[in-house]
Amino acid sequence: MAVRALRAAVAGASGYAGGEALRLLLGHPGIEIGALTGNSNVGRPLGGLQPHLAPLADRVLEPTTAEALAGHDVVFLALPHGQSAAVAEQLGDDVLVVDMGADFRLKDAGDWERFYGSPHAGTWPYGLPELPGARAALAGSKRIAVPGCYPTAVSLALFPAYAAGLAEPEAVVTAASGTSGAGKAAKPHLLGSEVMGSMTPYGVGGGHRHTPEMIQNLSAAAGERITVSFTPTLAPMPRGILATCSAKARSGFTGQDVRDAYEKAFADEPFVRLLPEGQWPATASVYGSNAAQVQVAYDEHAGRVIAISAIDNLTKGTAGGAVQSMNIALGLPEDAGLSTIGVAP
Ligand SMILES: NC(=O)C1=CN([C@@H]2O[C@H](COP(=O)(O)OP(=O)(O)OC[C@H]3O[C@@H](n4cnc5c(N)ncnc54)[C@H](OP(=O)(O)O)[C@@H]3O)[C@@H](O)[C@H]2O)C=CC1
Ligand SMILES: CC(=O)N[C@@H](CCC(=O)OP(=O)(O)O)C(=O)O
Repeated sequence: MAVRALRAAVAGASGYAGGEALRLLLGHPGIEIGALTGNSNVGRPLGGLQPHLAPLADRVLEPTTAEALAGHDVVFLALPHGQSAAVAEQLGDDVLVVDMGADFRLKDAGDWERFYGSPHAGTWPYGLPELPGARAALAGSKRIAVPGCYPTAVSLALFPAYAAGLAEPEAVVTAASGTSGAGKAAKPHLLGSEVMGSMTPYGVGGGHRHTPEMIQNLSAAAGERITVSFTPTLAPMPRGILATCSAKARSGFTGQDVRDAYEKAFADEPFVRLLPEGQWPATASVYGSNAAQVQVAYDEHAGRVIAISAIDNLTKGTAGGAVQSMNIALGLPEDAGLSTIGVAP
């Protein structure tokens, strides 16, 4: 008996995250693409906005309304922060809503209000399946909050150390991101002439809105409050995040204990590869794939655990994580429509 494909709509189809979701969904064996919605580009064909999505070139963007999004099994929201809640509340409880924005990621309303400056909409099951307990929360869920791209990279790098009790509760993170992380809307600091051939930090001093999300994830893994000093950096590349994370090692552990904890954490993970000792994560190796590369080292001199991860911010960091979590929620094979194969050189 033929199995009916599930119908998925994408709101924010003209943006980077929506475009990446569509790229992956076009290759998904169980999904058929339904409505595509936008805002300023309503009425325009997708071919002029996402020219790499050839099979959808003639599809025209509709307004982001409950009517356009009705009648789908799955709705992906790839909208600016603060826009998802109003749309989601008009969708039935029987529809799987996968929010790639930030609206439902944080548990603490105070954190949300401090970092996003608006009332907290609520908390949905969190779409980072590799975290302890996450798959159980996602299975059968009708609402998914897809993590931010930096929290994905940082949580994958550090949660094994915290879950195993190897590290002191103060982490230091620097992470470089490709420019697509900032979205498609033109921004003066993201013009080619500003970005090419240069790297610069931003959100320095604890101000980046992804900081509370990292703290939430690492504290849950550790069972105690973890502080994170996070410094993001803009890198002259379109995609990719390289996160370099460290924390003071707790006494009594050896380098082998650290290695063992990471091998155990990722032994059965389809999308996270702990690299062999001596190899280092590279953004180019995960370009366009849902893979995360992780490496860990024990700096004996400084007494610190150093954990490094590389992801593609648009794939594992957004749309790939969204599809992976959707698969779990729907009981589909977790890797349906997803690849761990990068593009090189
Ligand atoms: N880029 C990334 O690496 C990541 C992005 N995300 C999240 O995904 C979401 C989308 O980001 P991204 O794709 O980068 O952003 P873009 O700026 O590239 O795209 C924004 C999309 O939202 C639509 N839109 C804008 N305003 C409204 C509105 N008021 N109502 C309905 N639709 C609207 C735009 O439509 P139109 O073009 O027609 O105006 C466009 O399709 C954000 O919440 C972001 O945080 C999450 C993780 C990583
Ligand atoms: C390079 C760059 O600007 N990156 C974005 C993060 C994008 C992302 O993952 O975040 P949200 O889903 O939370 O928007 C930033 O630092 O704001």
